[in-house]
Parts: sequence; structure tokens; C-alpha cells
Amino acid sequence: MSASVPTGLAALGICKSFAHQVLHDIGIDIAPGELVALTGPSGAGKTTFCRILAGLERPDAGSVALGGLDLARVPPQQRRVALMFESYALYPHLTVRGNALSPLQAPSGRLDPAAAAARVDEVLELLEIHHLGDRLPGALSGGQKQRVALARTLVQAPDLYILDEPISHLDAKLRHKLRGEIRRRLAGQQVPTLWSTPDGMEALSVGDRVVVIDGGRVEQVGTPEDIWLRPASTRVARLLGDPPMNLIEGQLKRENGTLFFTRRELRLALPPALARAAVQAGSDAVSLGIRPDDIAFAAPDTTGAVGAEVYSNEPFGKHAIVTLDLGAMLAKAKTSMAIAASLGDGWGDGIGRPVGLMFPKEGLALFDGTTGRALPGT
Ligand SMILES: Nc1ncnc2c1ncn2[C@@H]1O[C@H](COP(=O)(O)OP(=O)(O)OP(=O)(O)O)[C@@H](O)[C@H]1O
Repeated sequence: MSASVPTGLAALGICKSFAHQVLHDIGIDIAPGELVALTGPSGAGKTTFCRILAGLERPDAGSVALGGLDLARVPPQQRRVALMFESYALYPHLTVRGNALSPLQAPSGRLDPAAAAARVDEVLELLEIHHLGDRLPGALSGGQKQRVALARTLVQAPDLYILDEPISHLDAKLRHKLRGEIRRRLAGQQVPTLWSTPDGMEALSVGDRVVVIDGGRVEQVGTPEDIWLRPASTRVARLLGDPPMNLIEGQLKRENGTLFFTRRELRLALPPALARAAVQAGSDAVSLGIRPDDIAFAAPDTTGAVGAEVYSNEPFGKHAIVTLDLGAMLAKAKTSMAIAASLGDGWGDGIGRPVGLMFPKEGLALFDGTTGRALPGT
């Protein structure tokens, strides 16, 4: 276990196979009071990792220690881990209140009835399901059931919280509110928390640190800012942002001392720092990453503008997400890219209209065309 967090969670070298290997050497430390968000696409291995921490699956290799204690021989019910199941696993014969009270009536977490009732009231209020206290799970919506499962987890005072997709079935407004409320509640306790979510932006918004996994391997560990500003691979870049970073495959070419990113007629001179890093990395085949909101519109015939056609336009009030067809330019590549920008007055929906795109000089990212890893120094 890591010497830096002797009292938190330390998972080291976790491997697990079912029909095929789903976790490859996963290591995660979480300090007391720290919230680590685990994110990755569906099937990345998040739930399997959560289940291993809780003792519901046995790893093929690796170790899990909590508060300095190796958990290998500690059965799930003695681990002092509060796990919120992705599948909810509510007791169908108990009411909402009964489900939320259940861990406080179990031998491992028993509280006196008045203290237990007060804690359940507080958590049911927080999750806006207090008025449903007498209902059975069968009479609840999916989002309400999810909040009961969350309540049953948050009432506990464990040594580790594991929240597996705790708010994925709630509407956007409630998700936004509860992200803040749950984070605030957990911050008041000196307990490590793992929050698993397939939503990369949710991970950035709740995590003190974020661990991105894909295909059962750790792609990147860092602060939300690190991960947003410097995604370590195209797999991380694709997971973050709505819409995510545009990725264009192309070649690097040097002409008259300047390094250009090229794809057919598209030629972008790379800023010096990016060019230096690209030369050092020695890759010619690369993917260029451009965040949607770094791209600006211009008249189609503007010098230096890249020609495109508006494919679709989704207005969101202050801004719009515009998908552009760069088919003629990029030929066999993905022929559309989404950029977030306002088309301005007088465009209507703009569909089919030609536009010019000004690509930025700053904020570009370069990834190796074969491995998808960010070029070092970019
Ligand atoms: N008990 C099992 N038997 C066989 N394969 C399994 C088992 N549990 C998980 N898997 C497989 O392991 C892989 C990882 O699954 P896991 O549920 O951990 O992913 P996840 O990242 O949590 O996905 P999601 O976001 O969709 O819940 C998947 O390919 C899944 O089919």
C-alpha cells in the first residue's frame, strides 16, 4: 500500500478476468476525505472494480487495503464499505424509509432508533424523497429508486463509500443539484469515496481527482483541470465535453522551416511549442485535437478559413451546437465535426449554408496517430 495515504484506500495491481480480461493492473489510492471519480465508457470495468473493493468479486491479482488493513481475507459484511449498487438492490417488501433505515439496524452499523430516524430524515430530505417515505419500491420511478439506494448508502458511517453511478437516472436539474449536495455532505467526513460514472463531465465536476479507465486499463489519473486541459489520449479526449474535442487524423509536414498539420487541402501551421514537441516525438501520423468552442466562424471566403457546410444546428439559448460537414475537405475521415458556437442573427437554422472556420493557434492537442497517446510536451 502507498505510504502517502496509510489511512485511506489503496488498491494495487488489480487484475480480473471473466471470459476475457476486464481489469489490467488497476491501482487507485484515495486519501481520507478525498473523492476520486472513476470514469470510462460502458464496459470499461468500473462496476467490476467497485465490486472487488467491496469484496463481492475476488481479484485474480492485486491487493486492496483500507486504513492500512489488507482486505484479502475480510468478508464483504465486515469491510465497513458502503456500496451503492448500480442495480439499486432495494428490499421490495420494505418502504422507502425502511430501506434507508436498514443499514442502521444491521449489527455492523446499528444506531439507537432516534439517532437512526434523524439521520434517515436528513438524507431523505437532501435527496428530495422524504414525502415518499411510506411507499414500497414497486411504486417508485427509476430515478426515485436510485435515490432510495443512494439514501441507504449515505446514511451509513463507513470507512469507504463506493457510489456506482449514483445519479445517472435523475433528470439534469436534480443531477446538478445533487452533485453539489452529496459532495458537500461527503466533504464533511474523513472518509475516502469512489464515485463511478460513465459521464466524463460528471467525473470532472465531482472528483478531487479523476481516474479514467478504458478497456480495463488506466488511461489517466489527475485533477479535473489536468484531465480537461491535457487529455493523455484520444480515448480520454473522446470521453470529455459535450460535444467532445474534435479529432482529425492527418500528417505532419515541414515546409520552409514551419511544421504544418495537413489533411488533404487542410493545412494548419503549428504554434512553436507544439511543433517542437511534435518534432521530438518523431511521429508523422497524428490526430489533431480541437475543442469545439475554440473554433470561430468566418465568411466562407476569408483568407485562412477552412470551408464547411452547416449540417445541423441545435440552439441552446446563449450558444448553439453546430455540426459541420467537412466532407470535401476531409474525404474519408469522419465527415462531420461538432463545434459549439453561435451562428448569429439572420442565419435561421443555417442548414446547408457554407461557412468558414478559423481554427485556433492555442489550445490545440496532438496525439500519436497509431497509439492515440498525447505527444509528450503537448
Ligand atoms: N460476472 C461477469 N461475467 C462475465 N463477464 C462479466 C461479468 N461482470 C462483468 N463482465 C464483463 O466485464 C466487462 C466490464 O464490465 P463492468 O460492468 O465492470 O463495466 P462498467 O464500466 O461498469 O460498464 P457500465 O458503465 O455499462 O456499467 C464487460 O465486458 C462485462 O461484460
